[in-house]
Amino acid sequence: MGSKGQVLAALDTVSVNEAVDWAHKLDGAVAGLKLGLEFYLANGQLGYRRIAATGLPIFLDLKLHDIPNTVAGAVKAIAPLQPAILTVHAGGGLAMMQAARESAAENADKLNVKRPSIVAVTVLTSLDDNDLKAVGQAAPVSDQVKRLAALARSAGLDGVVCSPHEIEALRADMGEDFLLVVPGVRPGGAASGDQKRVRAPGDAAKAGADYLVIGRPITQAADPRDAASRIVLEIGSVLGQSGH
Ligand SMILES: O=c1ccn([C@@H]2O[C@H](COP(=O)(O)O)[C@@H](O)[C@H]2O)c(=O)[nH]1
Repeated sequence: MGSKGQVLAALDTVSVNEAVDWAHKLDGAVAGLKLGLEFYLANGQLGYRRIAATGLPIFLDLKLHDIPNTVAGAVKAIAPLQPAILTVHAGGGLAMMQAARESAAENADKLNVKRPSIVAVTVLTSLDDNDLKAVGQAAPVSDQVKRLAALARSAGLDGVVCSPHEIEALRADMGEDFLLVVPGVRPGGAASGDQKRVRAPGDAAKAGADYLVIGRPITQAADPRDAASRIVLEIGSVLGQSGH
């Protein structure tokens, strides 16, 4: 993990065996794996450890969103797992994000392990301007993403989750060191499904994404490793490098 435009494969399944199978197939083809609510709620820390045993870095996308004390406790509970990246919802507010950051640092110190990067989900990639209006947010998505990214930075977080549409604006505002973790990525011809703010992998990488989080276009492909390798090749050719 480190250079820009790296692919994290989202292993969205309740089956440990299926996730382990994908992880082995994708080892060496992607930079890391994403485990989210679906997998974690079904399999918990034991399931997580089965996937982490593959040795690939894990993006634990639990999107924590609660009062500060509860989120701090959740971050503490997760600390022994040592994910590379952990998500909270920026909509939880400044104090909640600060509590997450402080808990991550404190508990990593206690356990003498590396703390996870904490990134805040801004506006889900499945939402557009109309969806925001429907929940009472008048601002366009682009303004709301910028506002929440600035709040996340004030809270001392390492970066945000945003859609590929907001990468250029956030890079310009936040600089090079602020992590941009980007789902809503679709290679040519792939179905958008429930994603509303999407872009091609090469374009998202060129725009300055650190990590591209890609699930179904990889896991639902007839050959997941080949699908991932094609995406990495596309990114490499756009960035002028050989891959992740
Ligand atoms: O705003 C967000 C935040 C997280 N995600 C997660 O990314 C993957 C995308 O999967 P696809 O199959 O490529 O659509 C999925 O695990 C989401 O939970 C997101 O899509 N949008």
